[in-house]
Amino acid sequence: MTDVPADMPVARGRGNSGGFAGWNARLIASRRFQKWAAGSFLTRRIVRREGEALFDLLAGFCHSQILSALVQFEMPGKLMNAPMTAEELSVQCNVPLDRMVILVRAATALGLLKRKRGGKIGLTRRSAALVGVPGLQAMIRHHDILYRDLADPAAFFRGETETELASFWPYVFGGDMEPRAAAAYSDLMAQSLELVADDTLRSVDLSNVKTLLDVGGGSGAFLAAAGREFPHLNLMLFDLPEVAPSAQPRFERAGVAGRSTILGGSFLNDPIPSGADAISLIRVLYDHSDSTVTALLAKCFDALPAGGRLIISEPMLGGDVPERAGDVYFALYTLAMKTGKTRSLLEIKALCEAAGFEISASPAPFRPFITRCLEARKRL
Ligand SMILES: CC(C)=CCC/C(C)=C/CC/C(C)=C/C=C/C(C)=C/C=C/C=C(C)/C=C/C=C(C)/C=C/C=C(C)/C=C/CC(C)(C)O
Ligand SMILES: C[S@@+](CC[C@H](N)C(=O)[O-])C[C@H]1O[C@@H](n2cnc3c(N)ncnc32)[C@H](O)[C@@H]1O
Repeated sequence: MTDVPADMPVARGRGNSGGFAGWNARLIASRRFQKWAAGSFLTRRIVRREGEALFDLLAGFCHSQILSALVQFEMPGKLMNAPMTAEELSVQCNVPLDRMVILVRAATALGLLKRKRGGKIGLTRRSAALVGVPGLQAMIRHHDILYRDLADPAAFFRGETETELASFWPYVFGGDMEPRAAAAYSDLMAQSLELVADDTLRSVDLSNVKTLLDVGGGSGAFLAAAGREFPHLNLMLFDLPEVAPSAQPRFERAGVAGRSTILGGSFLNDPIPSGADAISLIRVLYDHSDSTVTALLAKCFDALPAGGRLIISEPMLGGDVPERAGDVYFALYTLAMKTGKTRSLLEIKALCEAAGFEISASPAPFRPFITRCLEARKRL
């Protein structure tokens, strides 16, 4: 299975509108043509737009660091109740005033802060939203690791970088983990799951499911959300023995403990428990190699009754049309993790079909940067 389909239409990727190679690429690269096009009434808007787009790409790492600085200084929280002057921010964040002014101006240019009347600085819609997205500030903070991993992109793509991200999520390997560490990782994972659960439950109707088994269900955040939305649903969670018990307090808080079962085990070595008519795999496949995923899907197939449903939800590649969230962020993230890879819908469909499933639905995602869903069925 290849990551880039042989028939991938190169010209359809974003920012690649014409498919340029040969004489037309050489023309656009020629300095004389560039000067002429910048001066011509007909073409100067295109020249400016392409230049701006290139500049945004080369400056993207500065944009991310401005966002990270706001999060590290906890500025969104500080500005939530009332705007502040640059002087007040300088004192509260312990940043010299002249440097705070530069940060505020940069964040304003990026649409993250806004100068109010009277010169005070306030949040924008975007930075106010940031505060309410569960786990997003923690995610942004942990990006310092990925940022270091990507510092030498040539070495990174050649596979020569000893990436730090490879040891950030130790449970991904199913390896040794002390319970406190497991709880901390599960917490970041559970917070970031909230929007994934929202979008999954928006795409997938569980009203006909009696018992849902969430394989790799972490600390139970998806099942708790599904159980709240579908009061008839019995819940089963299967995860590593170090991780699975962390679901109990969540199920109790959510009032679903009475209809839930928590099972510890490894899908590498143990069978998937039977008894459910639907199995969900939420952000599980992209942690693992094709061979592990093949074996896991075969075990899910065995565990389901005829007609049983398989629900897969995770960020995916754009497939024929590479897209920014899947093909840039999640593909690099999983590459740095080294255990698995982000896959396209077609690749996941093929793996499901190879395990014996038939694909029943692939709903259009609400927010592809959060997740994309695929439903399959074990034939009756
Ligand atoms: C009230 C007035 C004046 C106006 C109203 C106008 C109006 C309706 C405005 C709407 C404003 C609004 C409510 C905005 C909401 C915005 C939201 C909810 C934004 C959400 C953004 C979410 C983001 C950016 C999520 C990012 C997720 C990331 C980066 C997840 C990373 C996950 C990873 C790395 C997982 C790793 C798992 C592993 C290890 C690979 O297995
Ligand atoms: C990326 S997390 C996803 C957790 C949860 N589904 C979510 O989306 O937040 C992957 C989950 O798979 C679990 N996992 C990894 N290897 C496993 C294995 N061999 N057997 C069972 N669970 C495993 C991890 O412990 C973790 O909870």
